[in-house]
Amino acid sequence: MTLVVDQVSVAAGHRSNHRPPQLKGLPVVGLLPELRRDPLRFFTRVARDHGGAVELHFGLDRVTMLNDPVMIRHVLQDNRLNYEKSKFYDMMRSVLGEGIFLAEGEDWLGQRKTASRSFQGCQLRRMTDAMQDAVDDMLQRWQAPAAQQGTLDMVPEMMRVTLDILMRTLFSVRLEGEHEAVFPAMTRVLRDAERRIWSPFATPRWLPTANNRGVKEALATLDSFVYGLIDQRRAEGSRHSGEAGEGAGGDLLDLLMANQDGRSDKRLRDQILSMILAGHETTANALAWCWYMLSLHPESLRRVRTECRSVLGGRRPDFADLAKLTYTRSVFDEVLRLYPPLWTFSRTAVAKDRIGDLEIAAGTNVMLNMFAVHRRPELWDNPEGFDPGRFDPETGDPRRRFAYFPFSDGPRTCLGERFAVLESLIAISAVVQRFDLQLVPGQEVKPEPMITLRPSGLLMRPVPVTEG
Ligand code: HEM
Repeated sequence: MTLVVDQVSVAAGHRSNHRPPQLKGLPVVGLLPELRRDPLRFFTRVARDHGGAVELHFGLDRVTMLNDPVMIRHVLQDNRLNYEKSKFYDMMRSVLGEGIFLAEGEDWLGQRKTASRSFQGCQLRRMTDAMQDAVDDMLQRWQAPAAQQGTLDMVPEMMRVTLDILMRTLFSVRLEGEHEAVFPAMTRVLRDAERRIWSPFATPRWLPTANNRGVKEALATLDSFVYGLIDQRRAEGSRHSGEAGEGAGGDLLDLLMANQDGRSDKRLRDQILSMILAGHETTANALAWCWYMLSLHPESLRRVRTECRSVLGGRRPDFADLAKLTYTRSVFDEVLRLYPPLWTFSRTAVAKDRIGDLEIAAGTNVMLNMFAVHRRPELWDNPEGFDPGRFDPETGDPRRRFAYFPFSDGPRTCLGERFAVLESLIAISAVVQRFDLQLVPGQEVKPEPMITLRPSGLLMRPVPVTEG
């Protein structure tokens, strides 16, 4: 793999200041019609044709898309205090409120410090068993469809297992049937937020339209789920050792409750819901894409299966085993390159700034679009091809930071990255040793760009595999 970071960034050495080139589109609506037709293709093309930085006009909004790793590093790391979450995140405020995802400044730092304690290596090590239990329950559920040559709808399947893992490890509860309400409710609010981000003419939330009523009901479902968790924990008392392992002490819910400092339950609800949303939908999409890609690339599937068998031989993995699954990990990394579950995000410049010779005015919305950057031909050989080898720790190119950032980067990088990788490796290694997931023919599987990037539909047939 060749990463041509330096050449792309040559412009940063010039002294003269300039604004990025502008793409204006049609009068009034700007590029909105093109964007709405196919957002992924649109942004990929813009990044390919216009390179490092380009200003895009969408109706009344202007967004500066940064596609150069040096510029991305500037925003996420070098001068990150100048870049706050943009106004587009406000569409998510009714769900995420004041939780970690939207918080800024001291409030964010405090929440980050508290929650980080649940994601330290020793905590993750303790969670391995609970993660494996949730995956085993899923494999058990798959026995019946496998015996009857039935099919699985992989997106809800993955949502269910990742939510189950999250609830067992961070909140010490087992889901009974609640995911069936939580999953459609999440989908509903995400779809609504996504529509509002790209549509300046969306109906106001207070109008009693069918959509607004549906979103309100979905929020009520999520609220009742989360307040139910809080009530249950209060009834049981804190210092829950939970399924995260004997002697694990408090789980994330205990930590959040202990740090409430007399603040409202609404704030606690925001923190919990932010973690649930950030933590299950993303990994579920990553895993769904993984099954899709492995079904299209049987040689990769064979190598993954061989590696998992040779490292684990059918037994439960322990924490140390997972580091040995290097090819499996490369497959996962490559899936995240092609289908980053959070495929784009944005920041707003607080004060004016300079990135090399590029002027950024105060108030500029900058967009970092992983989907497009991960496919720039200047940065990646064969950008559209599936090639896990580029992430091989021995032979792959290590100069990929900020050209590859599915978990973001810098101080505000994904808090759950190691958790996500751990649960994914556990799920992949367990599934490939037991089942072949075969794509049901005749489907057109397309990425559906909401806030997250889901496959539009993914039906697969679980076929048991025999040893050897
Ligand atoms: C493959 C799975 C995942 C991907 C691709 C992913 C990606 C990301 C990205 C790109 C961000 C930055 C968003 C922004 O700044 O606007 C983020 C933030 C975050 N993620 Fe993840 N994530 C994944 C899984 C998880 C999991 C499993 C958890 C928790 C269990 C989690 C918790 C968080 C939290 C709490 C934040 C906010 C961090 C902060 O603002 O300080 N994520 N994630």
